[in-house]
Amino acid sequence: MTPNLIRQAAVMLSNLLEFNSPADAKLSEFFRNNRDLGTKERAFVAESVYGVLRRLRFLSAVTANDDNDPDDARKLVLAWMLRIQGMSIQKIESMLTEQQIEWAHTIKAKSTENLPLAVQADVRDWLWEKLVAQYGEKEALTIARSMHDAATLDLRVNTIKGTRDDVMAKFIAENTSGESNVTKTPYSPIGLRMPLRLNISRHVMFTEGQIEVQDEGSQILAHLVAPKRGMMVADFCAGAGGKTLAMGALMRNTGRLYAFDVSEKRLHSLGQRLKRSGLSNLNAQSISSETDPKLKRLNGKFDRVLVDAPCTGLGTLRRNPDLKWRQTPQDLAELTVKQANILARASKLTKTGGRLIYSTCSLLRDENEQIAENFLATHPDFKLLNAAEILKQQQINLDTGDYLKLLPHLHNTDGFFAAVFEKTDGTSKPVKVATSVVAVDEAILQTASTEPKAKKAAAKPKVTKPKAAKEAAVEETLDEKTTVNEVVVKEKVAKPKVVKEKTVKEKIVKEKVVKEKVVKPKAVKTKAVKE
Ligand SMILES: C[S@@+](CC[C@H](N)C(=O)[O-])C[C@H]1O[C@@H](n2cnc3c(N)ncnc32)[C@H](O)[C@@H]1O
Repeated sequence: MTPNLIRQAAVMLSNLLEFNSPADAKLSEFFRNNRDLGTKERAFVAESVYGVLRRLRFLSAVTANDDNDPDDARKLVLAWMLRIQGMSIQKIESMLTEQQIEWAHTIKAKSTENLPLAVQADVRDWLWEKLVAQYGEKEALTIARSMHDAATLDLRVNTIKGTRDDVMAKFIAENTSGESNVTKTPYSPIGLRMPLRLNISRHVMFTEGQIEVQDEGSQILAHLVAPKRGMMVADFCAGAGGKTLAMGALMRNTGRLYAFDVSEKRLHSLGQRLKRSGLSNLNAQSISSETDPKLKRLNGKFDRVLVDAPCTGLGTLRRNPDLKWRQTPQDLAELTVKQANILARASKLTKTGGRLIYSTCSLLRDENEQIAENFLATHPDFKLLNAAEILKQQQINLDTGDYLKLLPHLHNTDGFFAAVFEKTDGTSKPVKVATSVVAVDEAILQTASTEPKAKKAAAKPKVTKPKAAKEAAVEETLDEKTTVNEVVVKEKVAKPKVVKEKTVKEKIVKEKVVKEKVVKPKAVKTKAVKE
């Protein structure tokens, strides 16, 4: 530990606290511009800034000292070391002035028991209120706290190229210290859980396509889709293809797998991963929006259609803690309109007897159950299937009811939601639900307009990015389920190609209505972070 290292972390953190693009992208750029940093130094910078982002509201409260300067990035890093990492003052004393040592003692001793629950949960007030309304105070706190830890590093074994047992045996054989360095994921039959610090992207099994980095939750989702040999399968929001490739492997490289997305950049990344995967049944197509005319000829052709919809990503806060400070009720309202529109359009691709799977990595009912219920209410030719039963048929014992609902504190995965619908011949009766599509939007807009005014603390960061760019940036973050460690590693391996992203003009039928109703919150001016 050196003063310079803490300074580097503080510089990086003050940049991240602007919240104008995804943290992982900024961190990658920082490492590209600071190539002299060694592996351990990179790890410290990455861990400390992500650590602060996970506990930003709590640490802001702890460091709000006499001169009321909660945005001081260096103080936040030091407070993270002292309060979250439990480091002794003795260990850093040599780097501090007498006055700073006194400050460190105050930080160590500060009582935090009586902090408001939203601060202890480390989320914004609007999100806390939503979580409490949905899960109750106790579970909401447990869920939010489970997001304070780093995510696991999970691998998916590419069963086209090897078995889980073989890959596991190779990892164990490599382990020189003799202790077990790899375990099987409890639910996914093709997953392995690795030690966090492992450098996977340079591993020969990775470069040869035997393994992919993928959260166990995503692997379970691919099994929930249950694509079979010879089927016609569409991945409507394929992104960089995490689930596409998993489904391709489950199809044993037979049948036809279509990957659609509005982002050419993400489909390009899918192409890179495809080369390693050994799959040859994939057809990736960029679409202008969910209403792209080229989709028309594919109506009614698919056995399986997966809609892994763009969402707030609030289930991935262990990996993307910046999202909890960047997402707003307005974003949520706009996303739910988008999700409903994409799901409705994608459903047309499903053939009678085929299945439509809607999924998000969000924890919020607005993006999950509400979308599913509204879809059923407006699409009488679809019925809901029981997710637990489908998983059982795939030898996965995981019963979360009709819907698949994964939560970090229960399943040690990212938070995921999925609903499986079967297309019937259209004679089934519509399912009665309490709310209509309009009611959902109204409810969210209500939240948007009643969001409490911003306070000065860093937990109310300013958002300076224009909407379109911000949205693309959020989706970018969600696409890559990158761990902090991977960011560190990736930067040492290769300079990624910069691909210019096409501007996507999306026609969202109800967007105009939503915009008119949303009361825009006042812009939050965050105090410049002192270095
Ligand atoms: C949650 S991400 C998908 C992640 C991906 N399935 C995976 O497993 O890696 C959502 C994706 O939806 C895409 N998207 C956004 N709007 C879309 C639309 N109208 N039609 C199709 N895809 C869309 C985004 O570009 C983004 O890649």
